Amino acid sequence: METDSVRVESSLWIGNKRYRAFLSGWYFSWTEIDERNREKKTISVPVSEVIGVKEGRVEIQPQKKVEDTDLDFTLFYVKRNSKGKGIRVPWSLGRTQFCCPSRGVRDQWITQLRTALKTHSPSRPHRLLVFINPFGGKKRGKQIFHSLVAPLFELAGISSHVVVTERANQARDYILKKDLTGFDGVICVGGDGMFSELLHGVIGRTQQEAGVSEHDPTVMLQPCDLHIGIIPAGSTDCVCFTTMGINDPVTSTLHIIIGDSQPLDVCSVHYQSTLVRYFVSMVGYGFYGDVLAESERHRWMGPLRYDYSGCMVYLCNRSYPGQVQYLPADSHISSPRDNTRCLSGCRVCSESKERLFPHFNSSSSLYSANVSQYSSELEGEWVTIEGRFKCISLTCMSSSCPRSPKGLSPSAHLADGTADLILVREANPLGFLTYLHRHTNTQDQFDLPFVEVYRVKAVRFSLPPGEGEEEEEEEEEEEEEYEGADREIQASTESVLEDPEKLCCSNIAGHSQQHLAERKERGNVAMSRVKRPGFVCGPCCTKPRSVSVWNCDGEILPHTEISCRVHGQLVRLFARGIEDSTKP
Ligand SMILES: CCCCCCCCCCCCC/C=C/[C@@H](O)[C@H](COP(=O)(O)O)NC(=O)CCCCCCCCCCCCCCC
Ligand SMILES: Nc1ncnc2c1ncn2[C@@H]1O[C@H](COP(=O)(O)OP(=O)(O)O)[C@@H](O)[C@H]1O
Ligand SMILES: [Ca+2]
Repeated sequence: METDSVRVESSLWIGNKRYRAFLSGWYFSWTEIDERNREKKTISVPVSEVIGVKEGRVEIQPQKKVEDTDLDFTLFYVKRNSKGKGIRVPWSLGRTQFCCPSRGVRDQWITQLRTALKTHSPSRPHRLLVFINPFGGKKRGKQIFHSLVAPLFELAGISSHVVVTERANQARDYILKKDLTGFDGVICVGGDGMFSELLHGVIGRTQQEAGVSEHDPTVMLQPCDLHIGIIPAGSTDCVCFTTMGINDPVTSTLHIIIGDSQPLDVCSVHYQSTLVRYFVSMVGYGFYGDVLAESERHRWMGPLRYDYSGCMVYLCNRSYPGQVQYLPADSHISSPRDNTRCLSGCRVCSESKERLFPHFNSSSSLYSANVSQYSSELEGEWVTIEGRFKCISLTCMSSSCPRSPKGLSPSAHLADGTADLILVREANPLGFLTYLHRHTNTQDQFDLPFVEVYRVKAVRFSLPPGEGEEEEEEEEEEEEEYEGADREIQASTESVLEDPEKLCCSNIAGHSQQHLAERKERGNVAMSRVKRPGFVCGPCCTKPRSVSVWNCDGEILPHTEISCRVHGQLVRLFARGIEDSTKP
């Protein structure tokens, strides 16, 4: 065996074939040598994609040594499968057993490979905090973790602390309150709702520690160091699909193990001076809000509830009046109709870092938030648009999912500090169906006369005069003054809180039981809205309705007149964006 500081080389055997193996720089490769000493095919594995090196002949599952000779070692690495559905192929675990000429050579190979791993892959996680939602999607979260994920973590030497959730928001509260020393990342096994819990936990905790007020709509939030990983086990799994290009638990696990890092834009939603929520994929009013509200009543259908509710809401053919204001992003950098796709190593995203963090000090790796406490990203001229809309959506990323492989806005970027605002004006049912259908094929969904799209940094929404929320709140106060006057409303509210299924006469029809309970606790279920004239039953109803609800990454927001702002590259995922496997 020859070794110097950059190169290790020796003969090795795989089965009865002889190979020349090299470890040089960032790669480990082996080339078959035939009987006449001619070189044949070479296989090359980047050290950054090595999952582990074990002594002996080791099987993957169950992980055990099948034979322990003094001459063997087994290499585990990322293998790209030859076939995938889209441009992204799934990853699986590759395994090759090598036989060395002597025990000394074997030990040297193991040591050199492990040293190379430490030097060339310094950002790998060692200890992870894992949250499993046992009820997400098809309720297979626990099984997915224990059969597919845990064995790979063990192989890679990653230890994990697992929390199987017993209630909604448990994962978020855990991250906000518990001691997280020693954890290199947090992982969710679930859907977009579960990801959202981790997102709120991680952002909230980082701001608490930095002394930044999340309620201030103009403040520059502190970027989060703790990485988030997603093992898809939900219904839509849009965040996973958009950041990976595929929903596959093994692919996600391998990206976590090798410590991939993908920055991600996050949008904050404020109502006046209160933070309502954060989102990464979508906040949608009108169609998407109504679909979610309707779908909550059919949770028992599982992931199919969205298709069923989609059809029901489509048949209602509603549109809603409102005023949308937005702050345009710099149109010289990119546009939602420039036909580009944000892929792994995206130039637009990497060039955005300097603009987003002008005070980033790379030597101390600190973002000096106090240098610019208020974001300069909020400078510029606001644009106002009024009208009736079938739907209004804002998305920080393309928001693709298996249902719509190119997503809500196919050219949106994961980490450029902007979001795309899509306005679909009142249209005939066939026109709207064409718009929806174009999400599923290659036709341009923005090339329709009633659809507009803008790349933005911030958005505000308000209802037409007379429909405003402030007025609604005034009504509410008046009602309180006449306490007891309307016992009927009181009784109906209480019965609804007891049984949210009865809530079909309100614009909070979709609130989950948990959400309602929380709001009951805070005492802020808007009574005036529970039996407000103009709100009608379910989607089957034909009476007009003038106010919809906001669907915020799968949660119904308790407010209508919201303002949203993009925080560029606020969090980091264990991902690398969509790897284009059609290119070498
Ligand atoms: C005619 C075919 C129409 C296909 C339209 C596809 C539009 C897809 C846009 C997808 C945006 C996804 C944004 C992500 C949202 C998720 O965060 C969130 C939560 O997910 P979780 O339960 O996994 O936690 N999911 C959602 O809010 C679901 C929204 C889904 C909307 C799907 C609508 C399907 C519509 C079917 C309409 C059919 C009309 C047919 C008329 C005869
Ligand atoms: N143990 C639990 N019981 C009830 N709800 C939970 C539990 N754990 C998580 N949740 C909540 O369930 C919601 C949906 O979960 P998610 O994993 O996103 O699945 P899905 O994609 O099917 O909606 C999330 O908003 C999350 O807060
Ligand atoms: Ca973006």
